[in-house]
Amino acid sequence: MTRGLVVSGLHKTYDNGVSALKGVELEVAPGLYGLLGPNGAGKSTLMRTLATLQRPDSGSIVFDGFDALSQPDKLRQCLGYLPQQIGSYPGVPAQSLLERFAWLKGRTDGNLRRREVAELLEKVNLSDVANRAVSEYSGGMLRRFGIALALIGQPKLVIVDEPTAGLDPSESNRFHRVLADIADDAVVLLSTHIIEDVENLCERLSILTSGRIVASGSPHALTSPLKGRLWSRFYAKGDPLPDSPLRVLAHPRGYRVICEAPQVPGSGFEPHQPTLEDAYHLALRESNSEMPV
Ligand SMILES: Nc1ncnc2c1ncn2[C@@H]1O[C@H](COP(=O)(O)OP(=O)(O)OP(=O)(O)O)[C@@H](O)[C@H]1O
Repeated sequence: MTRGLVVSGLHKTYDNGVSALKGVELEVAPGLYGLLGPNGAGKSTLMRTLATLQRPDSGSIVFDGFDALSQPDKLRQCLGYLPQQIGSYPGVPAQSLLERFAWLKGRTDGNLRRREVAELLEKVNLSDVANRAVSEYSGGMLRRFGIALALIGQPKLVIVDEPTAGLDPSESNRFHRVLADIADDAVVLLSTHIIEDVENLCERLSILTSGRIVASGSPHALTSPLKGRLWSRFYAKGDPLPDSPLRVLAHPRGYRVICEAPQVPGSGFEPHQPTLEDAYHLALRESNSEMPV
């Protein structure tokens, strides 16, 4: 069993002056860990840095007790990485490509390698099209192929960036089951915009915005402080909306508005049961109001 991942004081400023990571702190035990954040928060920068594809300006990354920044090859040996974009390899069938990558990961025994590849293809539902060129795969098939690629060699650290983008609901369920399976004895870091996926799958999560972690904990720990503080009300199209609502949800005949307040904020409001999405929006709002101007 791995001892987990500890990230401290991670900073990264790109050549164009954008500070994508501003002192990220993260402690991740084995299991499924969610990373949520808006567009441009720094999630992919963090994922690429953890996957040793780029170096931070400062900070440390310790995985399973060893320093991953000074021993990137050691980390790569136990890493499975599913990036946002998967490259395509003209003309090469999925099975051959997976076998080549398995060989690169040290699977030199041909029988073991073929068995592992067959199991992975089965896991991601690509056995029937294993001999088709990856470059001819649909977007969803390519995504599933990427998942198989990331799982070669039974990685102990699995980093997945927007894993279910482009998957239909049943494939996305299948993928969630695969992730939950491997999370039994690996650290699985799941970066996504889909809050519901994190709420259903992850025991713990962090919220990243503007290069900083602004909240961490279990979905329950993040939502329970909001109990009794959230209120919702329906507004018809054209009705004036209240000041600074937490969220405004579209509705066929108008809007459902969710407000945060210690007491009922006005007539027509009813108590609203907090969800992780509410906690996410509140964490972003509070971090915005604390940002130096
Ligand atoms: N190679 C790069 N060169 C310069 N700036 C970059 C580079 N990559 C990312 N950035 C900038 O760094 C910030 C963080 O980007 P990043 O892609 O890490 O965010 P993200 O949370 O993954 O966003 P999204 O959810 O939209 O994918 C953004 O302002 C982005 O424009």
